[in-house]
Amino acid sequence: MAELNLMSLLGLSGARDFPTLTSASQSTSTINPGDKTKQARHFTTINDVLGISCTVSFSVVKNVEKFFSVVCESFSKPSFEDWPSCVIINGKLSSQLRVHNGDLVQMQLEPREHDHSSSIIDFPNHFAVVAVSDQFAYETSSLAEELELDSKHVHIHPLLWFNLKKPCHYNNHSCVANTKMKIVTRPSQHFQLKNVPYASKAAISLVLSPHNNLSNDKYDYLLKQYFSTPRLILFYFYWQGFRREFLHSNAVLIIDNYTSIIIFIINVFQIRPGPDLAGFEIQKPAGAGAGADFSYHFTYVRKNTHIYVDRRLNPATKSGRGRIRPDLKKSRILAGAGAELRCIPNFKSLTVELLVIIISDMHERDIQQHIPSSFLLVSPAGSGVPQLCTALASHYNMHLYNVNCDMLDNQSPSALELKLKHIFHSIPKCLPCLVLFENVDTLTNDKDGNEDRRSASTFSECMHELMSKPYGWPVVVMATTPSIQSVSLLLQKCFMKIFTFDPPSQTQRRNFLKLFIGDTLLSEDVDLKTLSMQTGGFTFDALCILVNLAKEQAFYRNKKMVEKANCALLQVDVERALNQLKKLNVNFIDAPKIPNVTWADVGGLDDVKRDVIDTIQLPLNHTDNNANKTTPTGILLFGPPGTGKTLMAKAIANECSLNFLSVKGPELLNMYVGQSEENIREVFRKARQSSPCVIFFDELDSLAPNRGRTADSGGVMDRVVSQLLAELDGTTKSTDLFVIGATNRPDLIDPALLRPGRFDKMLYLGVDSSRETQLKIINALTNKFQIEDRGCLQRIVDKCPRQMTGADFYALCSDALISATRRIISKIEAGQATLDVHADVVVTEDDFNEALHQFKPSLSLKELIRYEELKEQFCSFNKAS
Ligand SMILES: Nc1ncnc2c1ncn2[C@@H]1O[C@H](COP(=O)(O)OP(=O)(O)OP(=O)(O)O)[C@@H](O)[C@H]1O
Repeated sequence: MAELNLMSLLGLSGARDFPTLTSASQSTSTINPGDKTKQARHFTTINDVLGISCTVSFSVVKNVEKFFSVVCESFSKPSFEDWPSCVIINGKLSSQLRVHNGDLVQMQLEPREHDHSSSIIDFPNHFAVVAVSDQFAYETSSLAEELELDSKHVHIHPLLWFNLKKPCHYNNHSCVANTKMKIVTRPSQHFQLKNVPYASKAAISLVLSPHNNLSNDKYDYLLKQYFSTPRLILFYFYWQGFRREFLHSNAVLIIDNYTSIIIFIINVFQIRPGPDLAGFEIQKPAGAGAGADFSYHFTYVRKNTHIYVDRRLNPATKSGRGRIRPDLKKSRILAGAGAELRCIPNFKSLTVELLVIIISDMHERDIQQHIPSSFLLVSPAGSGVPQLCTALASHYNMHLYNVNCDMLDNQSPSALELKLKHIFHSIPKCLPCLVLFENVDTLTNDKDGNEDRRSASTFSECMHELMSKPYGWPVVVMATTPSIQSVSLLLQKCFMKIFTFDPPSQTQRRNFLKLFIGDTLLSEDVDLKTLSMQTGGFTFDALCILVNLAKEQAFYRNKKMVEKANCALLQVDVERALNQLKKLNVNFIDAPKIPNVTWADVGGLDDVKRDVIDTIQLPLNHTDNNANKTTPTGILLFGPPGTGKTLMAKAIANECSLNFLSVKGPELLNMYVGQSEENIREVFRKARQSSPCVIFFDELDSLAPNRGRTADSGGVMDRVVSQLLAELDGTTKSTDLFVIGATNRPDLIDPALLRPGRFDKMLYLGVDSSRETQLKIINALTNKFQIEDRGCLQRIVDKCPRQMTGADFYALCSDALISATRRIISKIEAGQATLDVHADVVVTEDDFNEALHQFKPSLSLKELIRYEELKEQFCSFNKAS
């Protein structure tokens, strides 16, 4: 034991008085100094004598410094420094509870009705010091408004809130809403702050952690700072923030400016009596659980307490249990783990379930037979892997050692090598440990992009060493990479198993949205199903940002509301947040969206529309009768160019509320070996990420020509077709992924693609020569135009050639619009009209006639006949299949 007398560091000045809070009604107590039993009884039997109990709403103080400086004004000096152990109540509640300043109360959060996790772990009990203040009685005061306070609530320090919560509630304040707290008072008048004795001697042990890596001097300095004022130390202190370790003891938390949280465990060996208390000695053996035999619940550690630094502790040993949750069976972990694991992203996905099983299995085994575990997680950025690891580490009471390989200094290979060695060297000091190497692929290449074998082999050696030693405590190493190709084989071999994270599906996105929205009220117009559909391609992080932005919008809208935690999210907030996010991140712009083309924009093609409704829309809308399982995977639209194949595919996506991912065949072809196949895989991956989604392959003939007939060297096209077939077969099982192909030449497409189960529905989009259909098309195209006389459209159509396609009509209409615009400009130039930017351009019959005069149809009659022949050939094929 390295004894270090901190007396010199802490200063040897005389004992400070107990901090006392004054109150007019505070009663004074007299205890016979010799009556040890009587005195002990006041502090021991916390549960045997029932005091007054009261359930209250509470709020967590946000601006801590300001708040307590204001509250301090109501108390006499010396000011009380233990605000983190304090509960601030108003005068009315204090008389109801019959408590005064400085009284001690027992506190516990009340489980909410819908909180299913509450049956698994009870909220911890905690003690707090009462401070009575009516400073915030005037809710309208600017101070109360600034501090977001009101007199209805009891106020607590964030640290106390932190200690009152369950492990799963660690991340934010959201659980405050609708949560109540029970305060139980003790009838004893001695259950007061002023009666708390102080310790004459305390041993301090630092809890080992990857983050506690300061020099001894720094620790001494922090302790000196911390104990420069008397500190109230609570026994039975449940410390839940520290990787879910329940330190059943008294612990001191010090938040350092530039490291994170440092925890010291204090073992008090002797408690010196207070002014009117008898001498009392308590031997507290090291180790957890011993606190249960303690007579006191509180003590002061202060300047003249003899403090020395004891050994460093492993938090797991402190729990007194070899394995963290020996009784937790695998099945329970997966079934009832909601308490903590509900925070895990993608929990429902197979990957995470596997991970959980593997890690829990590791804990089920005797630790001596511990199997080293190392996993490589292939996951796109923002998919929530750090949150997953945090939750797993929390669940299994392990330290989380997070290393972002991007941030490692790779100025020179030797510097990087040293850094890696240092990291691996420090892992055994903080067991049990879950080590997360984020972006491990950066170790594959140096800063100039050349292969860095030195770093990779150092990593591999260190991993080998780490995994081969029996430490007696579990070590789990996880590493992330956005793509497996970017990790060298040497690095890949370091890991036992490679997991690939699928992007969140629509249901998962919906679950994440629910998780992030938490207790915030949702107005009825917000439909999470639609929102999860609109957020195709969004990662875990993106969804979290989206919800936060929406909450921010709601906050600004309700700026004047007092209970901000309850301000409901409206559809308008969500929409604004969505737009804001899309502007912030261009990546989402690429993500498939629902197009805004409706059936009304498609003129004619009534047969095709009817077919589509029967084959896709009806089964999709009636999912309950399992009809969607019979929905065809793919539809092939074929016909002459410009007949509205793309338009029709977009309308299908819109009408069936599907995201639309458009791909032009040639775009996917690449000169590098294997890249074209990879591009196809990527398209399907992206579509699955945005499901429900429709992939539209335009010019399919160029992507999937007849195999064996193309003259490319190396059979690239054959491999592309095979890859496409494989992916199409994969989508057959998926009920929310559709494929639509478009081509002018179905005869050039590999027949394997037209087999049932692939593009099994072929729809011909041809040229309809009837005047009625042509009028429908021109009407659809001009429905946003300002036309002088809509009746003229019929006359125009009558003059049009019979073989005009939709695209021809589009060209005619835009020519007419250009002609109308030109006419107006010349009028302005001639001074006959004034420029009014807001005025619509009115198209006249003359404009159409002028456009028609110069018009030439894109299809010749000969070509049309050829397409009709193709129609005959393939529509009979359709029927046959
Ligand atoms: N039936 C229709 N109703 C309204 N507009 C149409 C129709 N058909 C085509 N159009 C117009 O023609 C334009 C081009 O059509 P689209 O791109 O859908 O044709 P396509 O058959 O996919 O052509 P390609 O085979 O050359 O790719 C559309 O943007 C639309 O404005």
